[in-house]
Amino acid sequence: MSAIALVPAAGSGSRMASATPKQYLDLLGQPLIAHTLCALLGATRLAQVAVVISPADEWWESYDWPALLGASFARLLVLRVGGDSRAESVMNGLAALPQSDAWVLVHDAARPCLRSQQVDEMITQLEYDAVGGILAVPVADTLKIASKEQSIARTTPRAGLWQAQTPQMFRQQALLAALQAALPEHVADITDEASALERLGKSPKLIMGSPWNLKVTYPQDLILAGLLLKSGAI
Ligand SMILES: Nc1ccn([C@@H]2O[C@H](COP(=O)(O)OP(=O)(O)OP(=O)(O)O)[C@@H](O)[C@H]2O)c(=O)n1
Ligand SMILES: C[C@](O)(CO)[C@H](O)COP(=O)(O)O
Repeated sequence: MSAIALVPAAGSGSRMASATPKQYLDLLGQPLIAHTLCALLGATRLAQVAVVISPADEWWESYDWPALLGASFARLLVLRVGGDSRAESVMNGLAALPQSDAWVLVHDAARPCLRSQQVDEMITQLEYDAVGGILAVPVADTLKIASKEQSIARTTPRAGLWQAQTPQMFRQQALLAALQAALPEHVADITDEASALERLGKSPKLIMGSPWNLKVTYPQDLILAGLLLKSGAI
């Protein structure tokens, strides 16, 4: 069974409000993305990790990646094919890889607190599945629907609601075809890989993730990621 990771890392990090894209911001003395890549390269069941950066990326080449990643650097592939949206970056990355029916685990560069062991466990849980699946966590808070005035219109039941995380694991050709069918027309709706498969009537599995696998989106998330990684709890 062959599995590879694909890491979309071509975003600008607009919500982080930093001149440097968030994947290159300092996290415990290393660029944030180095933590993400180390976690993936530490997964024994992943044969290769492919990272998708923007064709205009000015940062990647400024780092000594063999020094940051050690011997596992040999399993890293860099694809300068990022697009205008996350979905487009993933689609371009899939198209740039040698075509096969391998499992592909798409993981956000912006989720640096992933555990390698969770990646291996996910592959074991899904490798014989007909569709694939994603890491996710059940919603823990009470959910409110807001009115235009930002007051509460109503409370919506949270039973059965999960927050999607990454990795999201699908067969390379099935995911590529699903993204090609959805883009560019439905780009706003395709905020993760599963949503492209769902449009075709598929029902990906929900695999229990961890609240520690947070996405660095706002400045406070970077602080939290640093505290989590430093704590040794991950
Ligand atoms: N055109 C894009 C947009 C996003 N991403 C990647 O998708 C992941 C998740 O996206 P998000 O957190 O939304 O990142 P940004 O788009 O960079 O952030 P923002 O939406 O705040 O601008 C990130 O690793 C990001 O680099 C990408 O590869 N190509
Ligand atoms: C794919 C994702 O990480 C699932 O939670 C997330 O949707 C990506 O971030 P974005 O802000 O929606 O681009």
